[in-house]
Formats: sequence, structure tokens, C-alpha cells
Amino acid sequence: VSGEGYPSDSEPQTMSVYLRVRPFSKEEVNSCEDQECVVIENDQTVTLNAPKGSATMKSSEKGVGLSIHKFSFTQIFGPDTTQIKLFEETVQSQMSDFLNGNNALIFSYGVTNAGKTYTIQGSPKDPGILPRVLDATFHHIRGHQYDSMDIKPHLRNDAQFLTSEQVKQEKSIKAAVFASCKESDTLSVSLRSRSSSFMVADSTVKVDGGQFALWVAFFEIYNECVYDLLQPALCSKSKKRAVLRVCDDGAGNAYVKDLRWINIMNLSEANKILQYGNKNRSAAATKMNQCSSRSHSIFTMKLLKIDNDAVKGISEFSLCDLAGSERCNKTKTFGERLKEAANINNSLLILGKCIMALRNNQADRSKSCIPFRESKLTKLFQSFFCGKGKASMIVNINQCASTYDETLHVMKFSAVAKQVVQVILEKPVLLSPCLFGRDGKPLVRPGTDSLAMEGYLSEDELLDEEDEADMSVMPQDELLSLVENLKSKLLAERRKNLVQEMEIRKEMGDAMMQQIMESEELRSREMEELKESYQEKLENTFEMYKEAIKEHAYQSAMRNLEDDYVSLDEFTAEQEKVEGLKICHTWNRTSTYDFVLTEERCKRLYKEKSALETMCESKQQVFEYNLHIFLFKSSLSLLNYCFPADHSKSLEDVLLQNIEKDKEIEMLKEQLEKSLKSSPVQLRPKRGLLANIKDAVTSPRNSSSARTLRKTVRAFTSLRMFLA
Ligand SMILES: Nc1ncnc2c1ncn2[C@@H]1O[C@H](COP(=O)(O)OP(=O)(O)OP(=O)(O)O)[C@@H](O)[C@H]1O
Repeated sequence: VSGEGYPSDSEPQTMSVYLRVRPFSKEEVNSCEDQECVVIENDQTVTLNAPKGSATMKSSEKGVGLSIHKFSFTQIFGPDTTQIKLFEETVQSQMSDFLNGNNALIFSYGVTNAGKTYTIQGSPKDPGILPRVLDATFHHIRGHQYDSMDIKPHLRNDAQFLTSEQVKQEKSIKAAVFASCKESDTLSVSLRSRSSSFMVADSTVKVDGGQFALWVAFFEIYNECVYDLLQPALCSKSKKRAVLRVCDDGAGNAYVKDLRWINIMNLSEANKILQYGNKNRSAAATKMNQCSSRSHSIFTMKLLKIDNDAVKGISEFSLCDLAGSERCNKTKTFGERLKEAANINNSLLILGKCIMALRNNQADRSKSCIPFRESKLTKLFQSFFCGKGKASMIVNINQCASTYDETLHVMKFSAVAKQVVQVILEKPVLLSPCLFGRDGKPLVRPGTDSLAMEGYLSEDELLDEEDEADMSVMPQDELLSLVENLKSKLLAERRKNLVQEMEIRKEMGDAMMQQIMESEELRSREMEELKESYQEKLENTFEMYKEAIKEHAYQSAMRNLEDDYVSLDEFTAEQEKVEGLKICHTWNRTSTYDFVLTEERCKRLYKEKSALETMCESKQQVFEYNLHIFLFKSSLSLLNYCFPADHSKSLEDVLLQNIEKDKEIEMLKEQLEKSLKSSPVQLRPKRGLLANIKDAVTSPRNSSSARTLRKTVRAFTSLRMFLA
């Protein structure tokens, strides 16, 4: 990382962050996970489109945040990318660094089921980066292998000479590990042909006549505890796996104390080590009811360059398969699971914090503290972020709509990582390995100041906050001061833990709160939809009833009109007759002939006329009554429908009034019938009701019958309007 004291020729470069998008599985296609959430624009740009129902889409609908996000990467590998292409285009430069004595780190990051393990380890038929790195390494050192097994990696960057007894021990450990593994040649066969393209391209690696020894270790970090995956699995359920400590080598480099390192000679042995470690990992996971993706697994290779029984250089290549980055609110975690999620989140959170702090330190020169020591993972990776090796990240994502929000979170994290600038230091002489003798004491090289070497402590003497000193041999006052010292350390540690716990609690609290709010919002939306559907149903029913009442009212009105109306033709004919008689009467008065006879006839006709007029009036009254009754009845039905309880009393009153009106009508009808019987006028057969109404309304004559009909039509229209 850029900073004072680095050589001026060290080229700053941003951390390489690659993206690999895995293809859909058949099940995912069947369950409609493909909603075009991930669109690869070109080799370096990808667009993420939030699917319907995702939290991102909901936030964008509320105007908080966007539904489309664009990200750029060092290189993007689509679903069709082969393992060999990925290896050649991502690992090539780091592979050369490693073979030339520099350190390298690759870590895969992503949610569960995004393809991290597939990318790092692959399958026996299609090996991932790790077997290919091993294969390329063996290809490189072939014919130059140091096979005595008596020089072993020590602490973080150093080496130790082993006694013959120790070599025997190493050999028996290796034999025990291999004894439980099956021979598998398929991997090496499939790799041989495929990684040849890398070998051809690899012309920068120098062998310089020395010899090489490759030592490997495989461990995992679960719940902030380091476990060796190359230790034999425990048979008894009650026995706990040994937790290894992360210590400081005295030069500020963290290393895993008592970690098993195994010297391997070929790819077949490397494959057995991988098999053994993976078996141990899944056995431990099953025993603890844990899912393997809940731990970070780290495979480390150390390449020792040996010349004339002296170690000239040590380089390290670590490949880390990080735990799934999903947040605790999605994993429905309780108890142990919650602790597990909190620890995963914590280490990934601290990794994120470190990356963020590195980026910020580059942006503004006021250097803030980078919290590497807050988690085991970042403690072990610290040197890579401080110029002692090149780190690169492979971000794995799936394209599933259901995990979109988590994928977006991963992409945001990667966007920050991509801005981290690394300044890789040329390995200075001081960083070349310190050698330890067979007694565990540092070896004095010719030309090295022996006083300077006295500063080195053996592994057991190294001061580390996690190490315990042997107190039984110490004088009392030293013990007391040690106790004081430890007390203040404990206090500081407790404070640090408290702050850390508060941060985790806050993050988890926030996540839970967000989940509660999301489910609350979902529930209220469902309630709203339910309310709307009921409202709609109610309105439909109401409309249905209204239509039925209208229909009923119309039918009743029609029936009443048919029953009680006198044909207009008939009425007009009668009137014309009366008019004619009037004229005749006037004409007859001037004539003397047959005067008496005409007068009598006139009287009779007048009588008939007045009878007819009475009849008409009665009929009109009957019609009007019927119309009023009908209107009352309709209003009543409507009121009863709308206000069933509150108006029952007033409705009863109206009904009583109606009954009285009905009686009145009956009486009037009887009178009318009587008058009709007494009337000598014979009624002509009725014409169609509607034709009568039409005639009356369109008639130019302003006769009383026409007026009556027009009034009726108006009443009928207002009734229809009232009902509508
Ligand atoms: N590029 C790919 N091509 C074909 N299949 C793939 C690819 N990447 C992943 N897969 C398949 O997808 C599934 C999930 O992959 P993998 O186990 O590597 O995910 P992961 O991210 O490591 O999950 P976890 O965090 O749970 O360990 C596996 O069945 C794997 O074979």
C-alpha cells in the first residue's frame, strides 16, 4: 500500500478484482430464477437490474436508491468461461510472482452457492485454480526438487532445519495422511493437458540451478477459531478439535502456531492432501451440525528455494475460499447459528473495514488505523495488504433473482476493493528468511552480526498477547507487575471486545429491524389489497342490487301503466265527438226544425261528456297514486338496503301510510268501476302502452290527456334518475 519508506520504483496498482458469473442450474431455470438480473455489458462492465419483489426494487419504488447498478471489474468471466481460461487470465501474473519468490493471495468472495469452491477447487473432471496452481508449480520445479525433507517452513516467513528424528516424524505424519486417501490419477491426467498453455506462456520464471521444496498447509477459520484440516479427524463425538492460535512472529507477521505443514512431491500427493482436508472439513461440519460454507478455508503453499543446503528464499501462495457472505437476516439464524453468522459477518465486515480503510488512507493522507487485528482472517492477510505480496479477489455471483439483494451487497463490497491501491515491495534483503537450526535457535549466517541475531526469540519465547508465559519460575515482584500488566491488557481487551460486540449487535439489530420493517410493509400491503378487493366486491353487489331495483321499478311502472291507462285514441275520439256535438248544438239552436229533439240529444251528450271527464279524472288520479306508491316503495327498498338498522322505524311509518293509500286507491277504483258501469260509453280495445305515451308526448294538441301523459313521463324519467 502506498506509504512512506517504499521503494520509488514500486509501481502502485489497484487490486485485481475479477468477477465470475456462474451458469443457472436446471432447478433454477425451472423455478424462474432467470429474470435477467445480471447483464454483462462487456469484458469489464456488468449491469445489475433489480427484479420485482427484491428489497432493492422496493426501495427504488419508494424513491430510495436505484433499481439499476453498474459495476466495473478488472475482468468479467461469463457463465460459459472454462476453468482453464479463468486460471490463465487471473492467476498467471501471481503464479509467476510465486515461482520467482514473491507472495500471492487469491480469495474468492460471494454468497453461498455462487461458485466459490468450484472456482478455487473445481471438480475432479474440471479442476479449479488451486489444483492448476499446484500442477504448474510441479511442472516448474520438475527435476529440481529437494527431497530430503529436512528444511521446513517456520513461523511466517522463515525456515527451520530438522533433525533426522524430526524428519522421521514428518514422514510418518505424511504417511498417515496419505494412508486414508484413495489414489486419484484422473486429476493429474486432466490437468497435464490443460495447463500446458500456461506453461508455454510462462517464460519469466527463473530456476537458477537451485532446488525447491513445496510444503502445504490446509486450515479453516470457523467462529473465529482456527482448525487444522490436516490433523486426523476425531473419532469421539465428545472430543473437541484443537483450536490453533494466531501468533506474531516478532516481526509483525501473523502466523498459525502448531499448524501442520506437509512436504509434497507431486500432484498426486497434493490431490491427497486436498481430499484429506476436505474430508476433515465436512466431517467436522457434520459433527457440529455446521454447513461447510460457514467457514473460511485457506490452502497455503510455501515454496522454499534451497541452494547448497541454505534457504535462499521462501514464497507463499494462499488461496482462500471465504464463507458465504449472506447476512444473518436471510439465514434465519438462532443460537449457535446466530453466533456463527455473527462471526462470519464480523470477519467479512472487518475485511471490508480494512479494505475501506486502505482505500481511504490512499485518498487522504491522514492515515487512520487499519483494523487488521480485529479478526483472525485479516490478521493473517495483513502482510498482503501491506506490500508483502499481491492479493487479488475473485467475486463469484449467481444470476438468481431470489438472491439479488445479497449479490448486490457483494458487488458493492467488490467495488470498494477494486479501488485499493497496492504497492508491491521488491523483497528487500531484510525480508529474506531467517533460518533456525535443529535446536530451534536462529542460525548465524556468515557475515551477520551475532548480536543482531540474539534479538531473535524461539517460537516459545515469542511475546504474543495470545501466548502464556511459564510463571512458576518468576520472582514475586515480577509476578505482581506481570499481573498488573495482564490486568490492564485484560481491561483493554474487554473494552475492545465490548466495542466489537456493540458493533456486531448494532449491525445485527439493524438487519433484524430491516427485516421486521420489510415484513410489516408486506403485511400492510396485503391488507390494503384485501380491503380493496372487498370494497370492489361490495360495490359490485351494490350495483347488482341497484340494477335489480331499477328493473323491478321499471317492470312495475309498465304493469301499472298497462293496467290503468285509457287508450289515447279512444280519449281523443270521445273529445272529437263532444266537439262535434257542440258545433251541432250551436247549429241546431239557430234552426227551428227539430229543436226540441236536438236539445234532448245535447243534454244526453253533455251527460255522457261529463261522465267521460269524471272517468278520465279518476283514471288520472289512480295513475298518480300508483306512481306515488311505486316511488315510495322503491325509495323504501333503497333505504332498507342502504340503512338496514337505523331507519326501520321511519320505514314502518311509511309502509303504514302506503297501506292507507292502497286502501284509498281501492276505493277510488271501485268508484271508477261503478261510474263505468253506469256510463253508456263502451271503451274501445287498448293500443300498445308505449305507442300511447309516444302519441301523447308528441301530440301538438294541448289537451289535458296529453298534459297528463307528459307529466307521467316526466315523473317516470325523474324516477329513473332517482334510482340511477
Ligand atoms: N462456473 C460454473 N459452471 C458450472 N457449475 C458451477 C459453476 N460454478 C458453480 N457451479 C456449481 O454450482 C454449485 C454451487 O457451487 P459452489 O459449491 O462452488 O458454491 P459456493 O459459493 O462455494 O457455495 P458455499 O459457500 O455454500 O460453499 C455447485 O454444484 C457447482 O458445481
